[in-house]
Amino acid sequence: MTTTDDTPATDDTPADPALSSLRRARDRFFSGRPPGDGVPEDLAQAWRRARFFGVPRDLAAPPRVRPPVDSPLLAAARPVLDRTAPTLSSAMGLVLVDSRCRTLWSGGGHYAGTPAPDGMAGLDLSEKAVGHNSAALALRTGRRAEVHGPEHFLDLWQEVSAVSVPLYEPTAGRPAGTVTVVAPLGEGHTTHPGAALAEAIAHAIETELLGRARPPERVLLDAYLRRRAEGAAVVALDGSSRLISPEAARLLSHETLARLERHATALLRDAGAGPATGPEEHAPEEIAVPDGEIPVPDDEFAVPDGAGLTVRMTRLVHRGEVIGAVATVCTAARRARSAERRGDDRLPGLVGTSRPWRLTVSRATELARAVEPLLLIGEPGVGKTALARALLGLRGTAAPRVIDAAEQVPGEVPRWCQALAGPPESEADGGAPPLLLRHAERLGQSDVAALLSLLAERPAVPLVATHTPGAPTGPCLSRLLDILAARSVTLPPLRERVEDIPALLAGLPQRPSPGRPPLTWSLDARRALEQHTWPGNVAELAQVVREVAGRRRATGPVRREELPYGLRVPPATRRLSGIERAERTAILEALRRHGDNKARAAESLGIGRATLYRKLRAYGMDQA
Ligand SMILES: Nc1ncnc2c1ncn2[C@@H]1O[C@H](COP(=O)(O)OP(=O)(O)OP(=O)(O)O)[C@@H](O)[C@H]1O
Repeated sequence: MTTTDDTPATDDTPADPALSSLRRARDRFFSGRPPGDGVPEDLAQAWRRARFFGVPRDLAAPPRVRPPVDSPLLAAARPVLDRTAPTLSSAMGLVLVDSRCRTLWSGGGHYAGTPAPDGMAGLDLSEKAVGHNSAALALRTGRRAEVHGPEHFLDLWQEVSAVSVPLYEPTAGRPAGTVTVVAPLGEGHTTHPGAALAEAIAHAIETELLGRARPPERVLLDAYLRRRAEGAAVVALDGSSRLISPEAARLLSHETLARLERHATALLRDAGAGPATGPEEHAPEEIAVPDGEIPVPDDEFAVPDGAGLTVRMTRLVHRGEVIGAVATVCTAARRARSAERRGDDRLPGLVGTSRPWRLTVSRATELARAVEPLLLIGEPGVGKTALARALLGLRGTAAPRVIDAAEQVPGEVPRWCQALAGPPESEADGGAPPLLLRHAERLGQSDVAALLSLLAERPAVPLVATHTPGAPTGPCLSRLLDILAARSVTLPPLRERVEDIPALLAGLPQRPSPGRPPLTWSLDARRALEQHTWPGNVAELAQVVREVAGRRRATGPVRREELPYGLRVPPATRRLSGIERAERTAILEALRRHGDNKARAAESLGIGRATLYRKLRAYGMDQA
């Protein structure tokens, strides 16, 4: 009879009068009459529930549902079930269901009358779908349950007996599913012949689940130990406690540790802001975050505790939740060593894996090995300064002196040249930091002269200069650029490496409004960004990211319509003349400058609003 493990089992067999009378009671129930006094009330109620749910007694097979993907229960149970199933007699079957009574696995003999065992995954064994059965009963009561032949609601299972044992999640203590042993309806048993087996299997599965379940603290500790085993100076933080390796404690100041703590707290808080909601909540390009260590956008930053010292943060994700962060301290020497070992062409703080970008970085890294001048050439905002800083960081020398020739501060360049003048072994040499000279095209005559005479005297000076071609150059500057040209690298414009845009979107600082999660981008918006020609290159992209993040109130991935006007208009559909191209660009620029306000854009262009609308239509920009 239907039993749970605190109900004493009776001595019923199929031949038992009690079983025969149960069959008669069931027939009476299905003919619309009361089942009679001999039927336990909870069984009669279960039959009534099934009828209320509309379960057809002659169901040929349980209905199919979508089985869960990547079920942790199945992952833990499979080795146990695979080991046990071959030892069963051919008449016995094993079934595993999850907490919603969906079959995850079946094996051994099969559940009489149901599809073959390999077709059992994804069947609905809930009461609502198939009526009274042992798996549903064990899940409902939380105890071992048996259901025999005529107690089942379905005709399909009149000749089988099943015993189900609930499985509990070891940490949360919630029912995770059941394991069921099915056997032909036998004779003369007091408990199901598979009860001991079901208990043993359940115990083995729960042991396996326990072995796999790691509390978040354990996950944090494991990540910390793993990094230490790799020889890294590491700090693992979960927002309330931190694990600091002795090397990290030696390298980092209290202020930096406090900064890391704040960074980790912010990561946990941003993650706690919850998943995106709204119409694009399940946008197809959104991918669930897998468990493990996930790089944080903008994940590597310099710390002031030593020259070339940086910290790289990764988020620690466990069961889909961010539970902490791991900060790895990198000295310049260690970074250079490991980059060399891996043949790596990435530099800290710089994003990009496209071929043009990697070629640029690897050539620049190669040239930067020697302490000699280096010239980085490229359009505005391509990342010349960022690359220069990263290269100088690799050398692990003192922080560079940064001079921007565009700012025209008189005397600075000659002063630095003077500090370096003289033979390399001079006293002064030890004290002069390397020079990062931005915008060489804007150097004044006297600065160029000072540099030329320094280079004539000492060709190997620690100078990294950036140059944006375009402006006319006088003979002196041309000479300087010619000398530096032998050791120069040209950075590719962003439009020639659009495949780096997704990584840049994730890596560029966003500064979202307080409490807002970091931005994600819809496919449509990304396409629009990839179609743009980016005259301002990465700096322009960074500006767009900041603008969108700053004014955004919606949730979910950023949509194309949220991009600034100039970016959401599709490229021109017809060939434009030179004048038309210039006019179109001017209009887009004006709209951009005035936050898409057409009245103000028209005013700044010196045209009326109606004219602006007409031109927008003419250039096919009115639909954006
Ligand atoms: N590969 C990159 N990865 C991450 N950020 C980048 C990258 N390239 C550039 N950036 C960012 O883009 C912005 C502009 O870069 P940077 O100032 O280095 O450009 P630039 O070529 O020196 O510009 P300009 O010639 O106008 O001075 C900076 O905020 C920089 O951090």
